[in-house]
Amino acid sequence: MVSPQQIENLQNSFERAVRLGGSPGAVSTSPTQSFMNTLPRRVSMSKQSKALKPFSTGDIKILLLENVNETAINMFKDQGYQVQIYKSSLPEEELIQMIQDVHAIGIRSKTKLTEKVLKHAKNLVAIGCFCIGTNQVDLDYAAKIGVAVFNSPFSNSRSVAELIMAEVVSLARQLGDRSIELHTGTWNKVSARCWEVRGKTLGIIGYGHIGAQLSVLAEAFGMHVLYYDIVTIMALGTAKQVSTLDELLNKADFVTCHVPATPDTKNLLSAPQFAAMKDGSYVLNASRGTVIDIPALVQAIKVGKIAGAALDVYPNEPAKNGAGAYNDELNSWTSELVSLPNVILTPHIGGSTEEAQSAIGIEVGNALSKYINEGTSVGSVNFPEVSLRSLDLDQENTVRVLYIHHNVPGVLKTVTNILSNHNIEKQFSDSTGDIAYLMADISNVNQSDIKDIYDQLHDTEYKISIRLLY
Ligand SMILES: NC(=O)C1=CN([C@@H]2O[C@H](COP(=O)(O)OP(=O)(O)OC[C@H]3O[C@@H](n4cnc5c(N)ncnc54)[C@H](O)[C@@H]3O)[C@@H](O)[C@H]2O)C=CC1
Ligand SMILES: O=C(O)CCC(=O)C(=O)O
Repeated sequence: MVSPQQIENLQNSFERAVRLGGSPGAVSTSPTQSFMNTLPRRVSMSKQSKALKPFSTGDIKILLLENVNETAINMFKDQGYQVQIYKSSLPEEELIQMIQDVHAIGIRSKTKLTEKVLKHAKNLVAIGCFCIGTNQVDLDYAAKIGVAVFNSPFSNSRSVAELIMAEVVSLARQLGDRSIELHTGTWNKVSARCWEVRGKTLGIIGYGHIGAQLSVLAEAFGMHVLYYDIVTIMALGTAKQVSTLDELLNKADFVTCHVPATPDTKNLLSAPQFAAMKDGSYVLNASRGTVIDIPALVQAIKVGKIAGAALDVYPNEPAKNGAGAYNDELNSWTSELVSLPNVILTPHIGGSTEEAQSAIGIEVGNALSKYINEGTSVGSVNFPEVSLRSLDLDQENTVRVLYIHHNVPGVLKTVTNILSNHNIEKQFSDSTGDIAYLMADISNVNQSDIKDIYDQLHDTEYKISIRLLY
């Protein structure tokens, strides 16, 4: 049970911390409402945790594009951040303008955060990809400028797997074509080349979160499952891993792609792979548009080698919803593709369910908040993962130093020297490639010392960026 006195102490501490304005150059802050919501849990612990509160959360600006879910929007607003929301992605020039002064940006799969765009981000500390894929962000460049990138590694996996399962059945029954025909008044009751999926073989390329989930669903339909992956992965159910892509292509009735966009997966399925597939088999892709050579697929369907396809992703995708957006200007082969029979085309909706979007909003929203408020980079896809336990409530005059630097010898010695007038309560440092991240809690810091510490760290040779939380 929380006593009124405990709550009052905590609130006093919170307000005192907020009054400590003027953090030098730092863009750091801490949760307000969300933190207060966790009060009962926190104060019932034997040691009470102290939230880090530099100054007004109103200083933090977050730009959210591509209709990021309201679970994230509400989380950010509850913390007092300034949130700017757009339903679509932005053209590059507009993005460059908008990104200049924000501290965090939230995107989905369409917004390209290239080096050119990121160069204009002067205050950016974090990027949230409210999706699984992160190929739309120049991850290396982001790390180089000290910007941590977060995603949601599996919140929409089930939604993609369910869509693929629906499409497997739909392709086998030519459901798309029958539906279009009836919408235009044509009654076409046929069974020729329509099949049950029971007893057929599903070939999954990429047995990660989505591929493995799909495997379970397919077996529940009575399908046999084969999968090909570049790493050895434990099979679920009675699925079997094959050692070559060709083996999978030779044996599967349905081939579905669930790999990330990498140089190795570009045109993973092209003319030779379609030729290696069984006559009358089907192709599905809900991974990335680069993974399938679509003109080669069109040819394979035209000559009757492939009996149908379901595509959710394309090399170029429209920036926003609207009639006429999917056309030959976007991808030169569009008209040819849309005229083919038994081809199901969806507008990159694999992960677009209420459940997935809401869960992604919470997951990525939390990751961004924790990084902004506490410096915790756990879950980042381009950054060393660093975290320290929370400060205790009774730790007055303690500052958390977040120091991102090039991974070269001697840096820690320099930093430790700078911090050595204070007690280093705890610290943690880790590196990934050239990027290293040091987090340290130092005590006995007077307000007047803070600017000095900041300036000294700022002048160090290998620093990339610094934030001080207090
Ligand atoms: N259509 C949509 O709305 C969605 C699309 N996606 C896409 O699906 C992709 C896969 O998602 P997850 O299953 O969560 O990823 P994951 O990372 O859990 O699994 C990917 C698997 O692919 C394997 N792999 C990588 N390169 C390969 C190669 N050359 N050949 C064979 N296997 C290879 C990996 O070893 C891994 O097991 C994502 O990267 C994303 O691009 C994800 C969610 C929604
Ligand atoms: O929902 C989205 O915008 C993107 C889904 C996706 O492709 C992903 O999660 O990687």
